[in-house]
Order: sequence, then structure tokens, then C-alpha cells
Amino acid sequence: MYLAIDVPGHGKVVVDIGYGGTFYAFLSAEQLGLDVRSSKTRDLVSAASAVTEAVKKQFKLHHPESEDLAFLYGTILTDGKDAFSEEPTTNICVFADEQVDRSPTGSGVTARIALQYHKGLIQLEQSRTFQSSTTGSLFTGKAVKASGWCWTFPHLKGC
Ligand SMILES: O=C(O)[C@H]1NCC[C@@H]1O
Repeated sequence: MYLAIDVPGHGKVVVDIGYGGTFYAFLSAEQLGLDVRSSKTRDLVSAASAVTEAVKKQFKLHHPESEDLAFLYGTILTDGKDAFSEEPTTNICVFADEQVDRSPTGSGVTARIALQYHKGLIQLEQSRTFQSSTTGSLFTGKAVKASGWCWTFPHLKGC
């Protein structure tokens, strides 16, 4: 799902909320006037943290099975390249108390894959590669149809 959020100091942005074991807000760094590959990490962290705080204030999350999991863990700024490509798409994950992941983030890329699949940008079993903007490390992942999936998320395509 997506939300229009007013981020103090940055104005209105549109974020996707995704879940991959924990919830993240996703948006292109470009919406914040930044470049995920070349902007200073400090600037990316400040902007991502402002988004996290704004989403927390302006939107209440729910989890279908446990309210303990109904919290926003952080914000992931991307290069905006969500449409399928063989090329890696780059992101930076700013989570918890302004921590920056060295990797593309397991739970984060899981959520990105779920969002890309939900939007029809990738098909089941179609792999994508994700790159950390901080270290360049790579994760590859794909959406698969797993048992139990349709019980948990019956509103999703394919159920
Ligand atoms: O990759 C992960 O999912 C973990 N690393 C940072 C955020 C999560 O805790």
C-alpha cells in the first residue's frame, strides 16, 4: 500500500509500506532531493529518519496476526528502479535508532520483492538483485508461492 506523507523539512512524499518480517517505508531518494548512490550517508540517514518519524505520527500500522509486530522498523531509500531489470537496484536501509544496514537488508528486500510482485512489476520465480548503497553488497531474491501464504494474505494475487 502507499501513503502520501508530509515530512517536515522535506514536504509531501509518497511512500510504500511493505512487510518482510518487519514493516518498512519505501521511497526513492529522489523524492527527498537525494541520490541513493552519491549523496552523503549522513544526509540519507537524516532524510530517512524524518520519513520514519512522519509515517509513525501520521499512520497506524496493523499486523494480521500480532499487534507486537505492528510497528515501523525503518525507512528504505531506493534508486526508484522497481520495474523488472536484470541490473541490480540500489537501496539504503535506515532502521531502529538511525542504524544503517551494511547489507541490502534481508527483511527489507523481502518487503521490496513483495511490493514489486503486488504491483505486477515482477512475476513469481523472477529473480532480482538488490545492492547496498553503503557497501555495494548484493542480495538476490524472488517471489515464490509458498504453502500457508494464501491463508495469511488471502487478498493477494494468486490466492
Ligand atoms: O537484514 C535484516 O533484516 C536485518 N538487518 C538490519 C535490519 C534487520 O534487522
